[in-house]
Amino acid sequence: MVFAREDEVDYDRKSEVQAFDETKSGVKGLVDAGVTKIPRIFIHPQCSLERNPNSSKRQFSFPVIDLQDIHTNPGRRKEIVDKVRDASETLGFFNVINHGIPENKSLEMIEGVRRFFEQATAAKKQWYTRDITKTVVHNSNFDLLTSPAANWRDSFYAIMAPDVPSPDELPQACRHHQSAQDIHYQKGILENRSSNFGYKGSAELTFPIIDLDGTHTNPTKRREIVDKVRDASETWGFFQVVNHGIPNSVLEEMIQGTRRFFEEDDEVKMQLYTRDLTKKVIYNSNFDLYSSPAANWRDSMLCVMAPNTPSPDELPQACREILMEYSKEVMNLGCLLFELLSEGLGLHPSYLKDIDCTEGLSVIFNYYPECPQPELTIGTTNHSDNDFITVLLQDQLGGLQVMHQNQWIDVPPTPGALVINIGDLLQLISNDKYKSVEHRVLANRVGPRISVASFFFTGPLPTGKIYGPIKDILTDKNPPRYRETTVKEYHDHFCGKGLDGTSSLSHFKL
Ligand SMILES: O=C(O)CCC(=O)C(=O)O
Ligand SMILES: [Fe+2]
Repeated sequence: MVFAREDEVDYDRKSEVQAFDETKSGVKGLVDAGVTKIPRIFIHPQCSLERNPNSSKRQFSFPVIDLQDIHTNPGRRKEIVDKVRDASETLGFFNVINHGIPENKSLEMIEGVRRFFEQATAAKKQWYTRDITKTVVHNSNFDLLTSPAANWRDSFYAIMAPDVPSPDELPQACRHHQSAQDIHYQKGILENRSSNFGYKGSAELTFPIIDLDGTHTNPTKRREIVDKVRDASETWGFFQVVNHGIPNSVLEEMIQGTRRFFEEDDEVKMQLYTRDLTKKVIYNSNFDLYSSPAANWRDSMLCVMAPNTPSPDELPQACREILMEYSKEVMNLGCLLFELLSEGLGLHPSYLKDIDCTEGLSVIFNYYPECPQPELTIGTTNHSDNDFITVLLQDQLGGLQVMHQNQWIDVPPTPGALVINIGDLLQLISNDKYKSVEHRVLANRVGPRISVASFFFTGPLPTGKIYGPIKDILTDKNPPRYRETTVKEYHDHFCGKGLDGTSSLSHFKL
């Protein structure tokens, strides 16, 4: 359809409004169709667009009210009431912090809205209506037919009270917050459908989170942190770290860069689609497609970042700059983690680095699209990683689970945190002191889930270095449990077998 542009004088506003409404694809539809000039129905009288009609030089600071302790401290409550009253009387607006809504829920709400608007128009259209008696109303400009000029926005609203709608009355894209409870619920379904998934019921266990603040500056703190890292590596094989030194903006941009890559046109991605493991950039779906018993509901891209860091133009354009920056940061963090892990084994801090645990770094980007039948498949089959350690960045959707005390435990998405896990090769060289633990990712009706897993190991590269249980920690009571191997031999065995739910370590057991 053709819309009148701003410079066209005579036009039939009513029929244009109607034509726009009939597309049911909103302002987003116009942008998707590539408009470069806005249709006339969106042009407002200049006087209503003045940026600051009574411009004054006064610096205004917008009120921010801290609700901390409002329920527990009567003195604080009185102060807060005063601030709320003042702001309400003067500006009529204020921000609140410490309001009790967890940050991950707010972020996921924003993501859910994005998912709703960015789904295919055909899927959104079912909600497009001007019938305001409906529980969910999606349209562009609720007042399109009556206002003098349209607004550059699309909306949907859902009436959530007094009658709370059932989840299936709400758009799938943002119906659930993927809280631990939702995932447990989903696990219950998996359990009912297939015993292969082996879920044993919900657990009260909380996933370890370690604050790295002070590692470099405070020796007492460092000792405490080493203890925590050792305990978590011995019992869970997994932990999250915060205050790890990588700025939030870098983490967020890495997730966005991953999304940009996977959401690019097929022709662009296709150029990188390969099963040739000697390449530095490998994009495909299911690295083990030909060897595993069932495929996973995910696509991945691998970039080998060390040794021999690629030049930026060897990397996909959608995420090249952020990947260079992110992998440098991850390498620094990895060096710190290997120090802490060395100390946890009673070894010199540089021990694991000196035997080249930080020589190789492969970054794997995972994209788990929404799945129409998540009860029949899985995002990533249960497996343990075939490296020394993995540093995992996950978005806010959730779905990663770790096997702990015979139960699947959710790894809660924590804004700003990174998930660290011990890989098979570190279990092998630590002679089973540190555990490489099984984990998996559930498929989900909501998507995409995005994760970036950085593997410390040299993968298929023939380095010739031999790894066996570290001699310095062996004793008569702690004899070697594994034969020596190379990273390449281990990697080839792992990939040859594919993700089939069994461990590769047993193959190397003495
Ligand atoms: O996507 C995730 O959270 C985990 C992926 C994973 O386990 C892996 O790539 O080895
Ligand atoms: Fe993994």
